[in-house]
Parts: sequence; structure tokens; C-alpha cells
Amino acid sequence: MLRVNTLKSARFIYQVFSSDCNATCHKSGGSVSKLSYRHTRAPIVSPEPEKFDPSRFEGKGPAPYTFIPFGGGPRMCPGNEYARVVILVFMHHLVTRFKWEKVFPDEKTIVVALPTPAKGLPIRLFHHQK
Ligand code: HEM
Repeated sequence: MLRVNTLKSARFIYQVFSSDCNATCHKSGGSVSKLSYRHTRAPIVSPEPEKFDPSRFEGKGPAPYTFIPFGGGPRMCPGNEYARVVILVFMHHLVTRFKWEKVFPDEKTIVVALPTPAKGLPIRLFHHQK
């Protein structure tokens, strides 16, 4: 999901860009907002955004400024390397120590400005058998 949904689904930038923002931004008044939800689904950024394809991160990985969960440029998130390590360790233990089970197997996705699991996507964790 990392490719299609970033943790920050939208943010507001208060400078006006001179570059073409059509693929990912819309202008409103004097500010520009970027919707990660749209950005990550733009065909120029990701031809098959819904496809589970970890290989897109192999080699040189995504082209610059196409995968931007931590923003980019001089104001890029300074916590990004730390956050990646924490998430990596967390996911390692979550995957290797537990089986997962959805609490609501048929939970629908509803749209509240942005797609959101209707019941928050709770899961139950079970220790793997040793
Ligand atoms: C998964 C975790 C995180 C995500 C997805 C995330 C995402 C972001 C994004 C998108 C920005 C805006 C970047 C831009 O304007 O281009 C940002 C800024 C920032 N983040 Fe994070 N962040 C994460 C974790 C952290 C952590 C762990 C820290 C600190 C320990 C941190 C500290 C900051 C700070 C201080 C800024 C403001 C940077 C500036 O305006 O110069 N973030 N983050």
C-alpha cells in the first residue's frame, strides 16, 4: 500500500510554484495544496498504482519526487531515516511473530474526503506456533 497511500494524505504548501502542478496539485487562492492520494495514482508517477509490486523499489527505485511520503527538497522530513528503521523493526516483529486476522473480513472502504476503512481496519494478532 505504501505506493498508493502515504501516511500524510494531503498537505498545504504556502508558496506558489512556478512549475506545472496539473498532475498532483490544485491551486486555491494564494496557496497550493498537494494531495498525496492523487499524486501517487497519477499515471506518470505510477502506471499501476493498485498493483502489489515491491519490485518497483528495487534498483534505483522510483524516479525522484514520485514517491514522497516524507516530502522532498530542503524541507523534507528530517525524521525519515529514523522512521524507516522504526517501521522496519516494527513490521519485522509483526510479520514474523504473529498471524493476522481481520476483525471485519468484509469491511468496506468508505470515502470521507479520502478512502478510509469504515470501521478503522482493526486486526487481531496471534502468536505463530513455535
Ligand atoms: C512515518 C513517519 C513519518 C512521516 C510519513 C513523515 C512525513 C513528513 C512529511 C511529509 C513532512 C513534510 C516534508 C515537506 O514539507 O516536504 C514532514 C516534515 C517533518 N517531519 Fe516527518 N514524518 C515522519 C516521521 C517523523 C519523525 C520520526 C520525526 C522526528 C523525529 C519527524 C520530524 C519532522 C519535522 C521536524 C518536519 C518539518 C521539517 C521542515 O519543515 O523543515 N517526522 N514529515
